[in-house]
Amino acid sequence: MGVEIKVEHLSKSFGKQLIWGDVSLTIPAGEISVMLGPSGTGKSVLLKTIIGLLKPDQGSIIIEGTDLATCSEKELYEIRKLFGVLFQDGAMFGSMNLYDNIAFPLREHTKKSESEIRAIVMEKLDLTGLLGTEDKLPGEISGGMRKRAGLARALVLDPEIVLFDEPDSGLDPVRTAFLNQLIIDLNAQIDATFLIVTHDINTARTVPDNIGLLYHKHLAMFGPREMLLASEEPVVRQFLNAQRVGPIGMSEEKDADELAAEVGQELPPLPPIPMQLEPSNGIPRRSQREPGAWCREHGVTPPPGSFGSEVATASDPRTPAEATRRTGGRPTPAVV
Ligand SMILES: Nc1ncnc2c1ncn2[C@@H]1O[C@H](COP(=O)(O)OP(=O)(O)OP(=O)(O)O)[C@@H](O)[C@H]1O
Repeated sequence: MGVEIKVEHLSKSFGKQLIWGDVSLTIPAGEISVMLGPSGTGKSVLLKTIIGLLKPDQGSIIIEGTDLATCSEKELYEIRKLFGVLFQDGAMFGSMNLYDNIAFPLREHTKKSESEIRAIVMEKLDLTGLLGTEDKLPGEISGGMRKRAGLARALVLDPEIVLFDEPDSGLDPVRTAFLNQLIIDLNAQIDATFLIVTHDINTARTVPDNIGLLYHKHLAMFGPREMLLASEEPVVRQFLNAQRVGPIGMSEEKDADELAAEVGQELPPLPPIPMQLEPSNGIPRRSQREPGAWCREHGVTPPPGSFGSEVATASDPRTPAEATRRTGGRPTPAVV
């Protein structure tokens, strides 16, 4: 089912350096959320705080009624069992083959027999498309396969929450596309809450149900994907569309002179909102919403061409069967 993560008024400093302050957001159960932000805005610090590896200075993180900011070590240990984490480099033990790497959490944290462990490891290898590679060492496989192996290991304890720290770092666009599809398929299958930190704008635009943006020591916005992709808020608009015009400069914030030079400069139009990736078996995820639903419900006109390329219209030459297949078996949405 996945569980909700409720973050309220969270602040974190290292010494005198405030990383972010007064961060509040609710990461919905079972949904996919992405956290974005310029380098150094504290995305990894937020992930580590959410899993209880770092203590916040103020605020609370409530998971299943427990506040990770104030709970005992014993409670924290129990809550951590809900998490699976995919670290940036896969964090594999270099001297162990993939099988032993993936079996590691089961051997450490459970009393399962080797035959039970084998069944689970093989199932996760299958889920992540790695069957047949179990004897390989991490150094013998590609970066993309190492990420998938890290993911298989993150899944062996059947987590309710999966955290992904830059899953696409170091991957080429094709491997990133495959990994993104795997993330969608896994979410459909295991229904856990996914939180992904990424720099990849294409991933942020097409994968999640929700997007958050950390900027200048605070959470600039968090909400449904369509809300942020249709937003005219300068920081959100600039970051999600990878534009140079806007408040974000080379070293985070632009100074007054740089901003003054942009006055009167016309902003490029917002690009169309793309379709969200769908499970490859065509069966919608539980948290998946119809394209354009948020915009319609909130009276927001999305940028021209949004959702258009995948949507059948009266003049669309595709057959109804093909249109239905492309929209995952749901009724074909209207163009908004
Ligand atoms: N344990 C620590 N002690 C002191 N400072 C830290 C610690 N961990 C992180 N920081 C500082 O916190 C800030 C945010 O770091 P963080 O790695 O979370 O940023 P990020 O947004 O994930 O960056 P990137 O996108 O480049 O990975 C940085 O200035 C970093 O130096």
